[in-house]
Amino acid sequence: MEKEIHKVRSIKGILRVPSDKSISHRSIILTSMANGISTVRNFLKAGDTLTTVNVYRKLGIKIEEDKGVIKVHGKGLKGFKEPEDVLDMGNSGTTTRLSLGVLAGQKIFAVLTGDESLRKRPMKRVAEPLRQMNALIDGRKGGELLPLSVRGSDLKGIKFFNEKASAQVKSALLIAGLNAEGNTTVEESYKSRDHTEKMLKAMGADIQIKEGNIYSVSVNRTEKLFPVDIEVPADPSSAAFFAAAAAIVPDSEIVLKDVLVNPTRDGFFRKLKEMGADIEYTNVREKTGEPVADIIVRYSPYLKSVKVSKKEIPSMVDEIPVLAIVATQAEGETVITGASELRVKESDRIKAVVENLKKIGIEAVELDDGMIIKGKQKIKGGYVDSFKDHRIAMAFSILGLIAEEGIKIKDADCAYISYPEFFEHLQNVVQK
Ligand SMILES: O=C(O)C1=C[C@@H](OP(=O)(O)O)[C@@H](O)[C@H](O)C1
Ligand SMILES: C=C(OP(=O)(O)O)C(=O)O
Repeated sequence: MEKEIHKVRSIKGILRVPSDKSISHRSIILTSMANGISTVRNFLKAGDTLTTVNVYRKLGIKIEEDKGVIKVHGKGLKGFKEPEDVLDMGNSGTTTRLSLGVLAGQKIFAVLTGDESLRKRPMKRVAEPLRQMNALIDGRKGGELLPLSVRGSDLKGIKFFNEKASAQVKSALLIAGLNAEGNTTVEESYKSRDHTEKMLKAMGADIQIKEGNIYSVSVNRTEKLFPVDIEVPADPSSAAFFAAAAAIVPDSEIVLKDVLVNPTRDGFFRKLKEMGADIEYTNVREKTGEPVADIIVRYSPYLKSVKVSKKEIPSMVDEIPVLAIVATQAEGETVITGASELRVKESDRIKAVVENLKKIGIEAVELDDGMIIKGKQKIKGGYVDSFKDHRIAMAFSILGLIAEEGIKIKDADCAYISYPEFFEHLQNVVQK
């Protein structure tokens, strides 16, 4: 489906964007390993997280909904049923990689596949360290690409340095570590999102965390996990699109309610502030162990360019496309480096952003590990491709709001992967 977004007068309103995707995935995957029933309030119902629900049902976990509350009937650390068919991971890297960690220590056999995009994404980053733990994983290109098979085995703990600062790799190893002999430790120079370790700790897992120059998280073999009650806050990665819109569309003001502001996730908002945006956290509070805030963003006529470097990427990894959109309106050149991970997301996001910008006449340069965006550009508009990547579709929709002739986006319906109500919400806050 194509979508055309036109120039608007302003953005105004109060919005609660959908719930956090990362926490929603974990609220099914981790609780399915508990002994007993966990509850999840405000679970994200979107393409990727519904994939997780389907997969865990096929693994024998009862997941039901009662008056808007999800109940997950956990069957213990090794309680999964052998699936009768291939497990379809759809478009979701998180479901795939975390599940490899789950399946490696079970007594069952499973085959995992996914859609055209997911079948191109690298899996050895998880398969390789899991093999060091004695996991039996095989697949295309020696275990790099889906379809992958996993035959559960007796695991042993390892120490692993998480070079790519990937939360999916860290999470897979910690989950496998629950069922592994001895200790499993993951270290990282740049701390990636920490929802897995936080949630596992709340469930009674034997987790130790050391903050410092090197962040380190360890888990010992765990006998059992307790069920938990989780309330999922709004997703900062989804809120980022509306924050960006309010910052670049004249005369705008938006209140984004209930947003997760965990420091491993809110790098985009900090960057926006550094660019000179009028942005404020109010009503900061805690919700099931995670910090949340209402974020107010107002139009900012004097945005300036910024540098984004490798150490800053993990806390804003999914927000780089929309940051590039904001950068087109800032004074000077924004330089983003250390972001080569963007090349292996749902699309090659470096290429997708730069190609689309150039296509509509905006100056941008593709770097091996990032991009340079020239600021203060007049946006005429035109036709761009989402490359069937939800973040690209939504980022270019935001640019459409200031485009003289509007922006038409190919395959924009992929927004449903993380934000099914995106275009409806956009409609509700624009002033024409
Ligand atoms: O753990 C998670 O929930 C995620 C981790 C990140 O991926 P990497 O682990 O590949 O950096 C992120 O891009 C993805 O959207 C969700
Ligand atoms: C990269 C993303 O997700 P995943 O890796 O789970 O497909 C994303 O949502 O931007």
